[in-house]
Amino acid sequence: MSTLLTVKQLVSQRAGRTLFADLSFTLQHGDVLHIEGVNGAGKSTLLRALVGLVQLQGGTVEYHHDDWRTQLVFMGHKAGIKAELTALENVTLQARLDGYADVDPWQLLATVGLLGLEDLPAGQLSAGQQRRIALTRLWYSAAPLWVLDEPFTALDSDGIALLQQRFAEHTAAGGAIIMTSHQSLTWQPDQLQRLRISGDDE
Ligand SMILES: Nc1ncnc2c1ncn2[C@@H]1O[C@H](COP(=O)(O)OP(=O)(O)OP(=O)(O)O)[C@@H](O)[C@H]1O
Repeated sequence: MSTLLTVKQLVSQRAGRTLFADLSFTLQHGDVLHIEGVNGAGKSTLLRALVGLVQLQGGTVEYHHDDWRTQLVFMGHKAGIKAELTALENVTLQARLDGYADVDPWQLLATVGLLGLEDLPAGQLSAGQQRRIALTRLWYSAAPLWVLDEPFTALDSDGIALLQQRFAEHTAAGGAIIMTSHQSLTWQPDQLQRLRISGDDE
């Protein structure tokens, strides 16, 4: 499998505290990189730096693709959906904004178990149901790299199993995942890397 991403000697300092230093890894197609660490360790900071949303104090992030922004899906720890739009409208809009106007939103809602709730404003759905709306991206995107901040947040055990099943399909097809999660995976990826951020004061 070929290399997607090479990260060398990243350094992050916030308010005089070193979150991480000399942080390096290489990501191949098919890899799952599970980033661990206590609250405030710097996991979200690292993910946001990898996708170009945060500038770090040192190091390099090299994507082995000229048009790398089109090659990834980034999902932050918030669901990021529009509360006033219905579930159906959210899924439709999200797919269009991502450049997948032809996907069937009904099929996506069925996949994530939201049929019957399609006409409710998303703001009236539970946190886990809102998360399921956001996660539909992972069923239509063709991007090989998924960068996911706490993707299991608010999901019940069925939702976690469904998502891990999707992860398995993605990596089996050569996709890669960088994710944070406070919970252990119940699925054992073939190519699992673990990275623990411990900071300078642990
Ligand atoms: N925009 C910012 N400006 C200054 N400090 C920040 C900013 N964002 C985060 N920090 C600080 O950086 C540290 C790391 O935050 P980060 O969100 O990366 O942690 P995390 O490991 O993802 O934590 P959690 O497990 O709670 O989600 C925290 O101490 C936080 O206060």
